[in-house]
Amino acid sequence: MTDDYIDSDAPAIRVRGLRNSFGEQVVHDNLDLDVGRGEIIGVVGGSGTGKSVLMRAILGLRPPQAGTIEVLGVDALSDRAREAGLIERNTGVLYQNGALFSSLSVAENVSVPLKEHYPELPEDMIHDLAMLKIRMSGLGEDAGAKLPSQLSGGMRKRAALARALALDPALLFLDEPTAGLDPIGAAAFDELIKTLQRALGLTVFLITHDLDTLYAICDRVAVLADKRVLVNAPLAEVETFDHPWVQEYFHGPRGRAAQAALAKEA
Ligand SMILES: Nc1ncnc2c1ncn2[C@@H]1O[C@H](COP(=O)(O)OP(=O)(O)OP(=O)(O)O)[C@@H](O)[C@H]1O
Repeated sequence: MTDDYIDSDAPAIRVRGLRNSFGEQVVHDNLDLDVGRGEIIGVVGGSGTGKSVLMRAILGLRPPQAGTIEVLGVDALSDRAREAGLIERNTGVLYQNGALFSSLSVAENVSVPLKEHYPELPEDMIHDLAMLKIRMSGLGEDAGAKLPSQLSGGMRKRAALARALALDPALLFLDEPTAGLDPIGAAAFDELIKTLQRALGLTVFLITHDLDTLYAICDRVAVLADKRVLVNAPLAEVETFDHPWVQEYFHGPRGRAAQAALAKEA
């Protein structure tokens, strides 16, 4: 943790009365969300329910029309938080498409946030830190010199994860991290997230459509529907929640398959 004024006992995320709209279209209305320290929360919901918009609001990338957002005990919408880059410095984000700079090597990509936030660090130290994050993300030393286009889809995700971890964030945001990966690659990525979360004490906000991911690594699940967080609870409780989308999602064919796979592992 790099900032004195961040409260290490405060919840990781606390959202109250959030309203987000685009013109006439209201995406969130009176939305509340609590995320405790050190948990992996899976955020699910139908397409267009506003999972990514919620993530961007929490990150301070788009001011909401109403509501309050606290991240690590800090008012994320305050001028002080924004001016000091507080949220940016204490969070890491893995965007849906990886969002790596295509003309930079993997090591250079991971170095970008380090150079931006710690310009006084010597070049060789930045490189060493970048290589450490690359190894932590399960890539070999040789990946550092490669361009994103020279990596497989799964390796690109790991490179993007390395960049998300560059600043030793307390909070990690992952937007559909296993989308586009084959089932074995997806399971390995889930395992990596869980291992890093345990080792580093991270709080993880994980947007996903992947039921296997929910069952494998999430402590809690928040369901977005009807413009708000319908339920935010451990998986077993969410599964029984009486709402058509929840029932279809967890008890439709894909939900049953994920539950069966989990039962087989146990
Ligand atoms: N910049 C924008 N301008 C206008 N509308 C937007 C903008 N960003 C998002 N929206 C709208 O807000 C709604 C929620 O979008 P969002 O991307 O958060 O959905 P999502 O739950 O993440 O969906 P998916 O699961 O398909 O990724 C959508 O109807 C989308 O069209």
